[in-house]
Amino acid sequence: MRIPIPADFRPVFDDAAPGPSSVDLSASKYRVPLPLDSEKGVARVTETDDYEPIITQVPVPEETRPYNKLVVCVAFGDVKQELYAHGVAPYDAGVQKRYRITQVSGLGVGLVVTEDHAPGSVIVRECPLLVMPLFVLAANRAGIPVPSDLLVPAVKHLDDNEARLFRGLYNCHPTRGDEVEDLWNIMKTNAISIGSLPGFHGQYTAVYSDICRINHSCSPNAIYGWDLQSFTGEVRASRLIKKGEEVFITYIDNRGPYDVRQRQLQNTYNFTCACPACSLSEAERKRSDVRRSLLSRIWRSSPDSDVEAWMFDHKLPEDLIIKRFLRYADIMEQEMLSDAQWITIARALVMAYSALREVEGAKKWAKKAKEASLAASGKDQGWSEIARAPERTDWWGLRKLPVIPGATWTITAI
Ligand SMILES: C[S@@+](CC[C@H](N)C(=O)[O-])C[C@H]1O[C@@H](n2cnc3c(N)ncnc32)[C@H](O)[C@@H]1O
Repeated sequence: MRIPIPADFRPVFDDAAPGPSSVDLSASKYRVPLPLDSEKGVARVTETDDYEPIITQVPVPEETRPYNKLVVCVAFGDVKQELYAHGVAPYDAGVQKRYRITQVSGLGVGLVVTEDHAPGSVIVRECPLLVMPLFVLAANRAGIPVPSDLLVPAVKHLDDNEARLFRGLYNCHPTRGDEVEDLWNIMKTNAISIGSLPGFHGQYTAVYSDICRINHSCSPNAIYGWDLQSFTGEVRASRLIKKGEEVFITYIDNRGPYDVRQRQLQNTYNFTCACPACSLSEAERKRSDVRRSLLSRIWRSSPDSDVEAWMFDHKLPEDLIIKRFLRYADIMEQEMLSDAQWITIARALVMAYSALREVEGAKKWAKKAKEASLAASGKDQGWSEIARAPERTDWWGLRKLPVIPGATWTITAI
């Protein structure tokens, strides 16, 4: 459901006269080189171009309290217009906080749930304080000069409470008494990806007051996600989190080996991770590295095509796919990984069991895919239907068909 923009909302477009709630930087066009490309994994923009950063605001309808605040963006290209045209508006959550932000031993401040959270349930849903293109942040990280007054007016644009929350966030870098540097360091310590925004092809990041208090684990119990339409970030439990337990998300690609994970966390966030996966004995850690590297293989390959090839190739063993993906499922359990990767594994198993007309196996793994989808996005992506009646999918019995040379087939949602 789209939440209407309040009648008194006036979007600040480029051609609008700057009012008290806008900062017009158009007089000083910044030539911001885009030196970072996707190969380095920091930004999706590859060309060098002129961009005009604009400090702007996203509309927030009155009725969406407690989100009745304006989000300040550093917007490029047509982001402002596109967001307005999309009608993005913070979710009318009526969210009851079932967590508290508190000191946790050894990790500074953290987020702890005050009630049990079942897998898939929302722990935090929150509008960002500030949104900024990733490449600007990445450029600053790489020591490439960024217009120094880019972040300062954006922070000045926050209301007093938001500015206090922003300035109070953790800073993992040394402070040298330089206010501008401190603001950038807070940004760098806390910014989380929100993918791309319409109107600009690069990636964006956001800083939140509560979500940014969540600490990292290489075996997290929650998943962070972003919803453009409601312009909110959300964190959902990916497994049961009991009252009093701390919530953890992952800051990095946690399929990497111990050394790589530690290096990334140290370089970007300045800490040594001592999560359960990083606290194993050396021998166990080596096994864990190998297990995680096996999992990485799935994402480098295309599991769907592997399963399809197996369905039609009767020379391959009957249990090939099931054995392989049950092994991956086993590794996920051993590594205490409860993230979205489960969807890929469960999906391959549903396909394989269905192709073999094994209804119980197909149902079991469709249920798992549903749980993983709910945990990742809050949507079941059709898996409930499949769990009820796997025989209605196009995968059903495919392995039992005679081979038709050159035949192609498609999977249709039911
Ligand atoms: C985004 S903040 C998270 C909230 C932070 N603990 C606070 O006090 O506000 C990131 C910082 O938290 C700390 N942190 C997060 N996860 C950690 C972990 N697993 N072990 C140690 N420190 C961690 C590090 O200092 C890191 O730079």
